[in-house]
Amino acid sequence: MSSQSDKNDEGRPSADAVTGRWDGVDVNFGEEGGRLTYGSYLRLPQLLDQQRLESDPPAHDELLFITIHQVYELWFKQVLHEMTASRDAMLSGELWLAQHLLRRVHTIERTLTQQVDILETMTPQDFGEFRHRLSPASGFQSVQFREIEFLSGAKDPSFVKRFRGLSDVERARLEQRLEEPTLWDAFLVVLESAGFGTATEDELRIGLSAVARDRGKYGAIWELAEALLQHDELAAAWRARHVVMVERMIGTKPGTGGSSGAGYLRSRLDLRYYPHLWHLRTSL
Ligand code: HEM
Ligand SMILES: N[C@@H](CC(=O)c1ccccc1NC=O)C(=O)O
Repeated sequence: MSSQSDKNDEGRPSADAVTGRWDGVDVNFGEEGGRLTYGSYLRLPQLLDQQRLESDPPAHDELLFITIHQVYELWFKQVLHEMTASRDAMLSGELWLAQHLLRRVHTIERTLTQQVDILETMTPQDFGEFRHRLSPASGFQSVQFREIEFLSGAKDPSFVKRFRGLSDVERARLEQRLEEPTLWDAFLVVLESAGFGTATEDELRIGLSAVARDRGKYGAIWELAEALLQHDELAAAWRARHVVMVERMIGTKPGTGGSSGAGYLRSRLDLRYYPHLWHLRTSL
């Protein structure tokens, strides 16, 4: 329906180009519809021009490696969007919205873990064709991954210090995340609003047990606690899946980011965002 000559200066079809017949049906999306196209809305020319290989001659599997990581970062952006809104919903007492957004986060997190299957169709030999070109870059330098950890509740300023090659904007984003309330901080505000103390470990344990015992009364808070625990469990599942993939790909070789590799990643497996919610299980 549209040819090169239908396009205006910005490469979008002119209004006439979207007026026509499709499968026997007249289609005319009108003037406004004519200005926006699928490709221009989604910025596909820009998006699909961002996969630049380091290997030369090109290693066949490097496109897969780049694509997987870019998809991760797009989902990380969405996860941060949802987690920030969930945190803010907790702070303003909108408990239904807070758990609703966290459930979306869970679904994305499951997808992120499943994506490892795709990367594991790459053999260690084929990874070896371009791996040496990647050093010293590493997933360790993913700013959004670290933002998710900080926003979840695992703030560790030493990561900001150890980061190499951070831009000013990226450093500012991480520092902002270190300052702002986490999901856990917001959950404590929810408990306080329901009349529970959170200043000491004992007060917190009493509050969490009361919520767990009386789900009829505290159903919304219980559901929120479960949604946080689910987020924690799914993050742990990703770490576990990642380290096994790493062992499959590079065995016990050191990482391109300068760490011991799988050994370092195994040391992160016990990380939990919400230890209080896990400890509670023992007394239920
Ligand atoms: C062939 C596949 C992969 C291998 C061999 C691999 C290997 C490694 C290694 C060895 C580290 C430790 C840091 C270092 O010294 O480099 C690491 C960290 C990391 N990787 Fe990967 N990785 C792979 C795929 C991925 C993918 C698809 C992602 C998704 C974004 C990812 C995200 C991360 C993150 C976030 C860290 C930091 C973890 C932390 O500090 O707890 N990696 N990776
Ligand atoms: N750290 C990996 C290389 C790697 O996987 C990687 C390299 C550059 C950008 C992202 C990566 N993904 C996860 O660490 C390695 O040591 O093989």
